[in-house]
Amino acid sequence: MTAGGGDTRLAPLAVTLGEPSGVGADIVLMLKAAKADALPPLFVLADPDMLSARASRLGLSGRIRFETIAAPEDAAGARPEALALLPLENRQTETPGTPRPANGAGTIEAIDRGVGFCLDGRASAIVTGPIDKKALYDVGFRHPGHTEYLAELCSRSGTPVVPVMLLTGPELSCVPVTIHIPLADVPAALTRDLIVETCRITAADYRRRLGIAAPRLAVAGLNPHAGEKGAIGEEDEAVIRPAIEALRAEGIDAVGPLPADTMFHPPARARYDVAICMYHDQALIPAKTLAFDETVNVTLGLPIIRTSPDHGTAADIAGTGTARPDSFAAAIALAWKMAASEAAAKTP
Ligand SMILES: NC(=O)C1=CN([C@@H]2O[C@H](COP(=O)(O)OP(=O)(O)OC[C@H]3O[C@@H](n4cnc5c(N)ncnc54)[C@H](O)[C@@H]3O)[C@@H](O)[C@H]2O)C=CC1
Ligand SMILES: NCC(=O)COP(=O)(O)O
Repeated sequence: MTAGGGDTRLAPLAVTLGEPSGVGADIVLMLKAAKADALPPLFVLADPDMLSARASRLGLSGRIRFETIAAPEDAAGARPEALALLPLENRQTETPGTPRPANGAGTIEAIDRGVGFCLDGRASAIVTGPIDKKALYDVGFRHPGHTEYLAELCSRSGTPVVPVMLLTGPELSCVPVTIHIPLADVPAALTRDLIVETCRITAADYRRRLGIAAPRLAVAGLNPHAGEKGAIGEEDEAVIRPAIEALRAEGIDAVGPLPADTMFHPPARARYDVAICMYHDQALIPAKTLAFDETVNVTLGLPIIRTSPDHGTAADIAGTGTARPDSFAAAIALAWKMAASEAAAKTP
């Protein structure tokens, strides 16, 4: 075991900073400064000059030592009080609050290399800092977000991967079935097959990586009052209920469709492990309202483990030292726990 309680048999975590004009660098540096050697083994994929400029801006230069490494394996030899840093080939400049198109290549390189290390078994998991989606779209990035891009990277070896977004916190875990699409497109995108596949992946990853052998899924309706028996919209009865019946027939503990307005209060939450929601904000509003600082974004369905803080780039406070690193800390801790749980399951 390491000083941080880490299991030295596991490969280190690969950490990306996300958008350089956001708080990704701040929260990594602040967490390292606060926790020193109490973190699991990890390394950061970053431009060294950009990261040290942000450390200097935050007044943390004297408290954090960087140790440049050439490969993930070298992270194990880094001093526990130092932050292991694997330099990017693409350079990035430090411009808090203002995205620069020239920084986009480095942001994408960090994700690509972090995923590659996970697929090769040289990193246990990837923990991603938030990206500015519009800034990346402007330089040609063609994926709605990390979730979809990670699936594309993991599918390149031939087996197609369907990604599922999970937001998990101390009081609520929920999955949006449709993710980064306009609200107007949601009804057409919701199909029985998509709901069934999302729930199957969720149940399987809960069993395999999150330590719940028989997860209880609560499936939300789409319309007010879950459609009021078809009087307020037809998707609940025509699409969602048949999906739940199919899931139950194969032994998955799914109930619903439940009216979304009454499924998030404490006694209702006690009846399930994960809420399956029909669109992004139906899931993320309750998750972030209940525990903005502790909720973690996990991508299920991948051959690798990926976690991320629940928040975005917070460019309005980047470089000010006021960003809270708690959700990022929770993302690190959960990635390590999932990696340990997966390794234990593989051990004969
Ligand atoms: N995993 C990812 O890559 C994610 C990326 N985003 C992206 O982030 C960008 C900004 O999104 P917004 O909707 O503005 O959400 P946001 O989470 O960046 O900011 C919303 C508000 O919360 C505050 N905030 C966020 N994180 C904080 C922290 N750690 N400590 C203290 N205050 C914090 C911000 O200052 C802001 O006032 C968008 O481009 C979005 O696509 C959003 C969510 C996740
Ligand atoms: N609102 C959640 C979010 O945008 C996370 O996106 P991703 O980049 O993790 O796919």
